[in-house]
Amino acid sequence: MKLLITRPLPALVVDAARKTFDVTVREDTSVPTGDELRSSLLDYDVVLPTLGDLYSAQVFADVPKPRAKMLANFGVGFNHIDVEAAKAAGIEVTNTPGAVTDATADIAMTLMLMSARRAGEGERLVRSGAWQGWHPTQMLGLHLSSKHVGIIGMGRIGQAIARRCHFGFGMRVSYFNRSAKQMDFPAEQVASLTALAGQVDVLVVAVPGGSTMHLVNADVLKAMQAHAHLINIARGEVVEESALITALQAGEIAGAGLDVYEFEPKVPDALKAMENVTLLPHLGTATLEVRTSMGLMAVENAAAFAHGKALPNPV
Ligand SMILES: NC(=O)C1=CN([C@@H]2O[C@H](COP(=O)(O)OP(=O)(O)OC[C@H]3O[C@@H](n4cnc5c(N)ncnc54)[C@H](O)[C@@H]3O)[C@@H](O)[C@H]2O)C=CC1
Ligand SMILES: O=C(O)C(=O)CO
Repeated sequence: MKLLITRPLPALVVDAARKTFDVTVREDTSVPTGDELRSSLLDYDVVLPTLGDLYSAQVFADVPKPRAKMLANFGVGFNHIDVEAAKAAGIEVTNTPGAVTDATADIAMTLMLMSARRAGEGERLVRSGAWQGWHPTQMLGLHLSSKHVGIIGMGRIGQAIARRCHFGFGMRVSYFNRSAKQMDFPAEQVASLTALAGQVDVLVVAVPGGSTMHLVNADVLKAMQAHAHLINIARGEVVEESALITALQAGEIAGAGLDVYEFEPKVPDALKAMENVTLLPHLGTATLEVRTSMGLMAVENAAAFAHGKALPNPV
């Protein structure tokens, strides 16, 4: 069977794929064009795509008789694939849950600390040469210990963030989620997102993209306290970026820490201009170990398909 990997991946992953497949690696780090996506469905039995590879309903409609029977996605988020359209075209979709959880929760904590403790601003001050030395009222931030965190989307990553907040920082944890979650530490479900936003010192976005578009809108941001910070490690589209800019400019919230953007990789100049905004380039899973685990998981899904076995991680 022929397998297309749409971006360069760690060598170990490509070697593992070669045990089962005749592998082609697209040696380009950019997002594939529509033509490339259509060709991938025509020329390969299995495709190993990743976030940004926009397999829309239109792409499937453009290829009425696809050779491809499976998309083994590299990543847990699959909002770039129209799964219903894929299934209607006879194409299975899998993802890589779990492999990404701890690393992404770690980046949420990085952003929480950077935003609350003004770390980006401080680093820029030192690099600029303008730092005049320590004094008792210099660059005072928000002390995270014992504060109240609100988590939107209490799934694998949301729970890993909650765990870090509770056990690491002694924080009170509340969450907004479709269903109640049983944790081994106190975590209170709040039925209304604006009510949650109004209570907490830090609000963290950890829901999948897709149907959650603009879940965090002007109303949610207005409900937040002026000293509170918004952290988004999920998908950019979950937060209405223009409303976030307005809220930050109006001082309705104290800061934001972002790993993802509504029109990635475009980051609005207005966000870049604000000292109280921490901007990371979608680093959630960016370690060699984690990217290797994700790749091996995607290959395992693809190989199960090739061998006619049950798919380990169907979407
Ligand atoms: N920044 C990064 O590099 C990364 C970002 N992600 C993003 O994080 C997302 C979450 O990943 P996991 O925790 O593994 O997913 P998950 O499926 O375990 O958790 C998602 C949670 O959100 C809840 N949820 C979904 N829609 C909701 C809604 N409308 N309202 C309230 N709750 C809702 C679900 O019930 C579930 O508990 C991924 O879909 C992906 O988009 C994942 C990995 C890395
Ligand atoms: O897994 C995902 O969904 C990502 O965003 C990248 O790791």
